[in-house]
Order: sequence, then C-alpha cells, then structure tokens
Amino acid sequence: MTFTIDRPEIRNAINNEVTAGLEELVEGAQHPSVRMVIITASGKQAFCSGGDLSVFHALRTEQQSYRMLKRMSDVLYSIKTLPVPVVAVVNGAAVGGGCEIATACDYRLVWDHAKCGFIQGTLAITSGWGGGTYLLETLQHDQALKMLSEAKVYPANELKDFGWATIIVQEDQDIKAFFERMKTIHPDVHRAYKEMAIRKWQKTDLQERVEQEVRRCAVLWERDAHHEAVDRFLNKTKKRNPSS
Ligand SMILES: CC[C@H](C(=O)O)C(=O)SCCNC(=O)CCNC(=O)[C@H](O)C(C)(C)COP(=O)(O)OP(=O)(O)OC[C@H]1O[C@@H](n2cnc3c(N)ncnc32)[C@H](O)[C@@H]1OP(=O)(O)O
Repeated sequence: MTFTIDRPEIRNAINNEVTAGLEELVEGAQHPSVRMVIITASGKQAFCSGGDLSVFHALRTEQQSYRMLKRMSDVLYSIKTLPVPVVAVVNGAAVGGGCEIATACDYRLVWDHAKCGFIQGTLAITSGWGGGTYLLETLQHDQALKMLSEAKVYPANELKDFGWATIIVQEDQDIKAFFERMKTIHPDVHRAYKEMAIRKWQKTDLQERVEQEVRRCAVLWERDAHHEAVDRFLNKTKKRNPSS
C-alpha cells in the first residue's frame, strides 16, 4: 500500500484531513495481502513540513494541543507497529512533524536533495507526535540528542552518516532496486522480523514513552514563546503574499 501526502502547495503540511487519511491507511494495512506500506508525498520540494501552522496555530492551550498531538501520535504509533515493513520515500524536505512521520517508519529512502530535521525547537516546543521517542530508539544516543536539540535541517549525506537515512536516492532506479531486494524475501519473513521489533517495543513501554513526549510538548505549546514563534512564521508568509 502507498500513501501519498498531496498538499505540495503547502509543502505537504499535515491537517486533520491528512491525519484521517493516515488512520484509514492503518486500517487498510491490516489486510493479510498487504506486504509492505510506503509513505511518500507529492512534488520534489517537500515530503512533509509538519503540522499545518495555518490551522494548528488556533490551538492555544495545553488541552487543545494535546488532543491534536495525541491523535497524530496514536496514528504514528499504529504505523510504527504495523505488522509489515513501513518505508518512507522522502521526496523532499521533512521538517518538524514531517521528520517525525519519516522516523516512525522502518526505513527511510532519502532523495539526495532532501534536507530533514527536528526543527520543533525553533518554535519553542519539542517533538510531539512520538518522533523524538522513535529517534532515540533508532539512532546512537549522541546522534539522536544532537538531531533533536540542534533543531536544524541536515543534508542527505549527513542524515546517512547519522544512521537516519537508510539509503540516499539519486535516481528512481535506486528505489526500484531497494524494493526488488525486499521482494526476494518471503513476506512471512518480513512479518516475523517486524513482530520481533514490536515485541521489543511492547516490553520497553514505547507507547508510554510516546505519551510522555506528547504531554511534554502540550505543556510547551501553551507558552508565549511557542505562539510568538508561530506568529512570526505566519506573518512572514503574509508579508510575502498579502492575499494569503
Ligand atoms: C509536533 C509537530 C509540530 C506540530 O505542528 O504539531 C510541528 O510539526 S512543528 C514544525 C511545523 N513546521 C514548520 O515550522 C515548517 C515550516 N515550513 C518551512 O520551514 C518551509 O516551508 C520548508 C523548509 C518546509 C519549505 O521551504 P520552501 O522555501 O520550499 O517553501 P516555503 O517556506 O516558501 O513554503 C511554501 C508555502 O507553504 C507554506 N508552508 C510551508 N510549511 C508550512 C506549514 N508547516 N504550515 C503552514 N504553511 C506552511 C508557506 O507558508 C508558504 O506559503 P505561501 O502562502 O506560499 O507563502
């Protein structure tokens, strides 16, 4: 199954409609005929620019933001624990929550022009969809902490050095070759290894650790520093496009 985020004009930002689409993806991926799930996006400029600030800036309080963060973190946990391999084809910039979505996947095939990073810190919040927890699961500790706390974007070669990018993609053939290799192995083997990973996450309270991340982000969300940072971003847009 392939899910394509299709809002290129807004750099594939996540709104409630995309969240609902991801929830449908999780439902559909339960079918026994599904061998793997691919998440990608339209265009070449962005995989996903995180939450849609033009929508989510209306969430002012800890409780209001918690509801959005919790819904998205639940769907990302369901994606992470799907019984089949989940592959992010990172077709462009993955920032903020967009980086969290890609990190929730098992593999990240990153186009060579894509710059990715956990930029939530520039908005005076932390990751809030589970991506910080998943990064700490995935990368060497110091690399994960560096990626989270620097709150900056990195080019594909650095993402590969960190161990975040599974492969760097320079042409469509690189993606084709990745899936051709996957298909040489029986789906039952992929499912069995995924089950081993899920059992490890269940035994190490991964879902509870995500819940703590969500609650921490919601606390920071309510503070002035976050709302002022979002207003600066949206005002920059307005200056560029007075009609917007
Ligand atoms: C817990 C997760 C957390 C949350 O929301 O809950 C987050 O995800 S926090 C992080 C939120 N995301 C951002 O702060 C990223 C903002 N966007 C960018 O940094 C850039 O747009 C980038 C790097 C993704 C792409 O840069 P590029 O120069 O290619 O494009 P523009 O910046 O000119 O953007 C084009 C157009 O799209 C609008 N846009 C882009 N991202 C968002 C967004 N996340 N929410 C709302 N709107 C977005 C941007 O304002 C431009 O609009 P226009 O009217 O055409 O000027």
